[in-house]
Amino acid sequence: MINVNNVSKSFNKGNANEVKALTNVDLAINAGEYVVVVGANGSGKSTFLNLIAGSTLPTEGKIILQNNDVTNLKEYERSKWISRVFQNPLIGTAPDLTILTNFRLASLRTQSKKLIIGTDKQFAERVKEKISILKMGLENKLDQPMGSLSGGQRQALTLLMSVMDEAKILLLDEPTAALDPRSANLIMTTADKLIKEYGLTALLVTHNLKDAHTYGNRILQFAEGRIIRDVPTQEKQQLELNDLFNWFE
Ligand SMILES: Nc1ncnc2c1ncn2[C@@H]1O[C@H](COP(=O)(O)OP(=O)(O)OP(=O)(O)O)[C@@H](O)[C@H]1O
Repeated sequence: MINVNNVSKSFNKGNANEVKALTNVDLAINAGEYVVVVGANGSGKSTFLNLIAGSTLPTEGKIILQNNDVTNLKEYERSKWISRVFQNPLIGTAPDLTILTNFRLASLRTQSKKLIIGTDKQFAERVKEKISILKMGLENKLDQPMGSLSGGQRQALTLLMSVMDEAKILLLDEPTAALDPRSANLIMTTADKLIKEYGLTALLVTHNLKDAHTYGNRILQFAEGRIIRDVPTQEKQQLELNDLFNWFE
């Protein structure tokens, strides 16, 4: 599903301030895997996600998505494979537009034919039905501006919009970092549910080791631009939360 073939990434290559953000990262992620990525600040986690998304290009190596070599494709050219949720709930939605209009825009952006086809009324009904999964009562507020919602509510809707399109890969880059514990928990459980329901392949970057322990079926630890641990499903299930804390000592 995702192949990262011997990828390295340097910033400011050849200059005195060159940074080797990733060195020889080689990894295969199977369809349906939910991979959690942990590591200290600056260890290369976001760069790794950016390389998969195409927001930054590798200095060396190849990125293959569903057997397509996308190494030199730009971010928007990869959007049919990839959806992304960022740390900041304000990214990804337009605050002055209503919830419904935001969903309409998202469906146009991703060209999900399933959503575009049908009248406005049918579209609204579909969005309502989807939003009710969140159990936040937002299905009755479709005409409310996105900006009037809390960060947690906005992030939940962003997550939902991003999984409703055709993309099969979901990248979650610290999606709960800006949220209070209750909203964070809601986002994590919602993401988990949606990943299973839509059969997505997902990558979650997090500093929350409790979440890293609870969610996903594989865990990677990055250090200084390299993968230093790759723990598969069965081993991950046997990990204690304390084991994860010990990785950082
Ligand atoms: N655009 C850039 N220009 C120069 N250096 C960069 C750039 N982006 C990242 N880096 C450097 O690459 C290294 C890896 O950064 P990255 O953001 O991938 O780490 P991270 O593990 O996501 O960190 P954090 O947990 O703090 O978000 C760091 O040394 C960082 O300073």
